[in-house]
Amino acid sequence: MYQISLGLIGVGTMGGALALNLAEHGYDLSLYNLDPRTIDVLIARAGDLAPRLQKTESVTELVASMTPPRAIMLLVPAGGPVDASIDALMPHLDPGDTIIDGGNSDFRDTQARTAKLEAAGLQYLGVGVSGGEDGARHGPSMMVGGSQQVWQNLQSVFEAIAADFEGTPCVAHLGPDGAGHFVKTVHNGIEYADMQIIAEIYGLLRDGEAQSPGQISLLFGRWNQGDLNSYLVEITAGALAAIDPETGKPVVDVIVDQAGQKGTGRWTVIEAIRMGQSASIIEAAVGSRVVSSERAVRQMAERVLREQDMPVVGFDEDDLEAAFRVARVLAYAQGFRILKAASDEFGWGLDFAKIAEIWRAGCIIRSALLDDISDAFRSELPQGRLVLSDHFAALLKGNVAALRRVVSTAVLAGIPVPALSSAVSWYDEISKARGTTNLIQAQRDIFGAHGFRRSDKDGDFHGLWS
Ligand SMILES: NC(=O)C1=CN([C@@H]2O[C@H](COP(=O)(O)OP(=O)(O)OC[C@H]3O[C@@H](n4cnc5c(N)ncnc54)[C@H](OP(=O)(O)O)[C@@H]3O)[C@@H](O)[C@H]2O)C=CC1
Ligand SMILES: O=C(CO)[C@H](O)[C@H](O)COP(=O)(O)O
Repeated sequence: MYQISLGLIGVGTMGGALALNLAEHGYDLSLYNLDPRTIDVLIARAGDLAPRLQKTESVTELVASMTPPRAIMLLVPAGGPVDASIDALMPHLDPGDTIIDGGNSDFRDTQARTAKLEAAGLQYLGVGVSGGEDGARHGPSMMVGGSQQVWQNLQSVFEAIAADFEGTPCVAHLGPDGAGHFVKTVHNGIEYADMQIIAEIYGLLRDGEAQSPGQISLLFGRWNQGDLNSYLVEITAGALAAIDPETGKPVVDVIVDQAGQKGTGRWTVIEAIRMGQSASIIEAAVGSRVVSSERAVRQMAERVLREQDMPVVGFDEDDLEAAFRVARVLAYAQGFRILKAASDEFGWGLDFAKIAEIWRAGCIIRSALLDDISDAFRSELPQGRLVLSDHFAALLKGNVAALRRVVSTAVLAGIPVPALSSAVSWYDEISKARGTTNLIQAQRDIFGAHGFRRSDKDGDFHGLWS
């Protein structure tokens, strides 16, 4: 039997929770953190699990406290801290030892690091971990990239600590080197889009109908009982219901409207565009966070640019629910197209049904929708497109009119709906047999002699432009 000794560097939000999860499943592990006091705090609150956690004061001591073969997991910020941790570890490791990066790393970094470690006789896994602190503690969804052999060595550990969906662990080996981190990146892109769609619906009710957070919370709570059931809808209902103890106001009313972002949403869009894929709904979500950060500009522009008498509007709740349903499906569809493009480009052979299945528990985008997505991928997809499956085609066709009503009312009232409007535009574009790029081809031929194809005969042609 393959006996592996476990270690962990970075005992922060995710690392601390994963350490307790591993300990709870019977694993002893050595811990190292830049600030050693963090480990003391973790061990102090670990209760019965404390004897399984060994504090070390340096990377050298961490490695010495373990017996080969070792597997050391990094839960440190993406970028420089991952490289610094690898560089500190490498001189002390033995051939066959494994470093696992469980952070949100750029998949290209993971590819380069895998090559570097393998050249040194070491092994590397890039693992996307989703579920936040609670998921890490009680069962995250994990997307593993790396060699089949390394995965097999560690599979039982991952399966022990993963979320469980009806008896199946929410972890899978998805492909080599950067495949796991790429899938996690797109997972986060979908997360951005879903969060943005939810925030826009909140905005429509707040600014269009002057509804209170408490009222809007009840609506999301009701939706969470139906087909829109998801972790993000659930926490939205909770967030909107929460009261700030200092002021007695709803917490959301005291939170500044500027969203942070660490990079995964932006990377999703960059990679999508690089591969010639549309990520317009995800891009709208990333762009919205960027605009949100320019608070002073928005405050001035409201005075300078806004028309004075915008109409008061109302939204039908069923329309909002249907609009959400359509936009969410389209955002997932864009995400899975990006995964398909990357799988083709890098030869990963991604299993899309499996990806949907390991997202059904533990992760931030877990939702009832993922069952339908998995079913669609397990059957024959017309043109390989999720939106053309019988189930999703019927869903989209049956609900899109509501999305049109919501978006057009919002536009007339001046309430921003970048993700919802991107969704309806993308829907219209992908479902229109005759587009307008014939004119773009004419323009390109006029200014650059780029040529065009004709609809009535084969070949490349130029126009006789005067
Ligand atoms: N929070 C979340 O919901 C999720 C986060 N992630 C990803 O997991 C990773 C960790 O995130 P999270 O736990 O939230 O972050 P935290 O900020 O809570 O913890 C970061 C940890 O990394 C350590 N650290 C920081 N810089 C360095 C460095 N240069 N070298 C070594 N260690 C360093 C910190 O040490 P010290 O305590 O001394 O500062 C701390 O232990 C990130 O890549 C993040 O994107 C993934 C999924 C969900
Ligand atoms: O990976 C995650 C959830 O799945 C992390 O929470 C991540 O930090 C979210 O991204 P951002 O900070 O950019 O909103």
